[in-house]
Amino acid sequence: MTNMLSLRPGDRLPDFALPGLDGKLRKFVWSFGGAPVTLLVVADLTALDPTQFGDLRAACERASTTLVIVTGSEIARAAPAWKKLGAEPEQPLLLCDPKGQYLTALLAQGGAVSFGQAMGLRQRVIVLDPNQRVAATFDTRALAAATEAIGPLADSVRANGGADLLLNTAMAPVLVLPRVFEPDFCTQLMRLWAKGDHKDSGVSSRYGNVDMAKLKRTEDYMIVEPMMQKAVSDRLAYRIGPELTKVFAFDREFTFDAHVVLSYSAEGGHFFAAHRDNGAPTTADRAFAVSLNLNDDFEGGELVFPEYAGVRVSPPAGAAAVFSCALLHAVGPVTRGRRYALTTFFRQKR
Ligand SMILES: O=C(O)CCC(=O)C(=O)O
Ligand SMILES: [Fe+2]
Repeated sequence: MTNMLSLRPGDRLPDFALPGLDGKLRKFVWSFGGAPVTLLVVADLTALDPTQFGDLRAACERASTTLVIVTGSEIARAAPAWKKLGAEPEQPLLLCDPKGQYLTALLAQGGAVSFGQAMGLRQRVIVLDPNQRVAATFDTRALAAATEAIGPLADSVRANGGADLLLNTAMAPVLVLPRVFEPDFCTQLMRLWAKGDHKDSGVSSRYGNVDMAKLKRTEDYMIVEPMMQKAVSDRLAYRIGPELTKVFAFDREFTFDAHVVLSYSAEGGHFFAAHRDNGAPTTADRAFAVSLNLNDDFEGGELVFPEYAGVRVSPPAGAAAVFSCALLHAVGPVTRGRRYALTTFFRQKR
């Protein structure tokens, strides 16, 4: 973990290991057991207000989130302070980082390069979803603000939306990752599409220069604005990149294809028939496809995976569907309204 840690909502917090009060190392990832995690980072444990700490503990319990504390205090100094706060040795979990190995980065302010703790915050609360991704950070009145917000916040990122779904068919190996793009960013991209020159693309070098007329009819806008290209790439790299390592054991260096906003309308009869994304010599280095719905006020337009029992996937706005470029897939017809999707590919660097 570096000082340049990115803690924007959706970013994945890298794992770290620190000793607890018993001096034994614990990995942060061990705190994740299916529930959101509230991480309280505090430079000096003796400076923590016992009432506020008690309130935060109670709120975390009510919200069924796991509370973890990281402090810059040494174990010998932390132990009596911990007792005073009314906590038990292991409940909640306290991790000590007197050398500031991770603390400095966890308390650093908004992307600024920090030269030690003096420039960072003294206290911060970071709420993470069950997949170790940032849901929100609280920097001012950190404990009180987190105590107030934790209930609804935890519910908004809980990973139990599929609990009623019992799969009894083959399942396409597609990773659906929520909250990759913020609602405002989705809107910006749709505006860009509306402003830009989006043509019915028949032939496209993106698809290996084959005649696409029978295969695809969509209205595409290729993002050429450097700021927007970077804004898209950063989000994909920070939010999807770590998942590729975790889920698919893909830890190669990568680059991206052009980022393209595809649009399919019901009245335009737009479609994308079954294809693979890495079939041409020019596309053979594509590893993973990203299809990210920018809106959800349409019907139809699901991703279909014919090799895997025809499973249909329709992620909510802002969520990405990520899958191997070798999988056969199609986009079913949009039957009402207009669908906008950001599509791109992770390419393996040679
Ligand atoms: O519209 C989509 O979500 C998928 C598009 C697609 O398959 C592609 O761009 O290769
Ligand atoms: Fe595709």
